[in-house]
Amino acid sequence: MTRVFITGTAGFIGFHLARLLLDEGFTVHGYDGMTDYYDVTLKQRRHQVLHQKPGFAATEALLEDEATMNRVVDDFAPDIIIHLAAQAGVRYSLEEPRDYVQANVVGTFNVMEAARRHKVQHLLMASTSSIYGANTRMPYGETDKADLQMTIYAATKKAAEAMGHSYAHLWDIPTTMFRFFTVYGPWGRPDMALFKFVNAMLDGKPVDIYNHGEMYRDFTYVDDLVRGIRLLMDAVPVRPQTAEEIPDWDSLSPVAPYRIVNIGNSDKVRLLDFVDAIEAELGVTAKRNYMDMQKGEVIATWADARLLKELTGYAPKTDVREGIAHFVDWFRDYYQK
Ligand SMILES: Cc1cn([C@H]2C[C@H](O)[C@@H](COP(=O)(O)OP(=O)(O)O[C@H]3O[C@H](C)C(=O)[C@H](O)[C@H]3O)O2)c(=O)[nH]c1=O
Repeated sequence: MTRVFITGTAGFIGFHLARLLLDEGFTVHGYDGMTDYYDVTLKQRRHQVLHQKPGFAATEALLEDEATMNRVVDDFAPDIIIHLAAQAGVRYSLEEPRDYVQANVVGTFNVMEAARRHKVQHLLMASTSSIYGANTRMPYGETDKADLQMTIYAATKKAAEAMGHSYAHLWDIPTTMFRFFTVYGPWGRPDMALFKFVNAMLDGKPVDIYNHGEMYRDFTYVDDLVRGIRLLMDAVPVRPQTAEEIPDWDSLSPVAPYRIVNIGNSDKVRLLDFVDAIEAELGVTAKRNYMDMQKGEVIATWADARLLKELTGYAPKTDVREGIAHFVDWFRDYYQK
């Protein structure tokens, strides 16, 4: 059975992806630094769930720990590497920018080196819709020029895309980069809006609403997202013979087996409507603390999801109300609220 090395398996998306692959019979080795950016107990609980499934083993180490990374990858000898671990989060990158450079640039480089040494069949790595930064043309397409990052978080992810392209070109490593759009769902991250809002509302505390709610996000349900990743594992990029053979909707590089793929719901939701939907689901009226626009935030994200559809036949589809309901079920059960 195919052997998949996944970084970030104690994280939100890595956990869901590993669970899906283990249920399909893949052998998975997880790798996670268990950093204390948010509640480490939540990360440990995710790993506990994965350890109950046959075919899972994990190493706890940082991406920056090159020796451990190489030893683990040497021992496991993966067919596929999926790199999801990162220092994530838009706002924290204003407080601790160095963490982003270390994890997302140095750490990603270590993963790429491991992929090169092992000649993996496919390297898949996470990027973010945040790299579209100050772009105004919507929906965001993978072939759009995207040079206007507004945070060091987005900038380190853009750097990872560029590094990935160079290694795909130099060493013929088939590489797919995902640009994720505001992923949410059960087992979600405590620093993100849905978790913070639900938690505060159930405790009767105020919720901070940036830019007075006039923001838009292409909220993407986590099950849809990992389904997209699963299908892209089989869509291995092939270096084209000529640039002319690349269709205009494809982001395939003319000089490398490399492409970038948006994974988003392709549905722009207004932040105020998102809060309304949470209130409706909880049966609680939020204490709304309307705030001005925050530094580094982008007003809107919206994915052009055509490329994912062309490559896999799949399009994320979960309505935000349905996804919120699943999150609230999990949250109430997990925290006994
Ligand atoms: C935490 C918080 C957020 N917001 C607003 C800001 C956004 O318009 C919206 C969603 O915020 P959230 O933090 O859930 O997601 P993004 O800021 O889009 O960033 C997320 O999606 C991208 C793709 C990643 O790459 C990031 O890693 C990930 O954190 O709610 C508030 O109004 N108040 C709050 O307290």
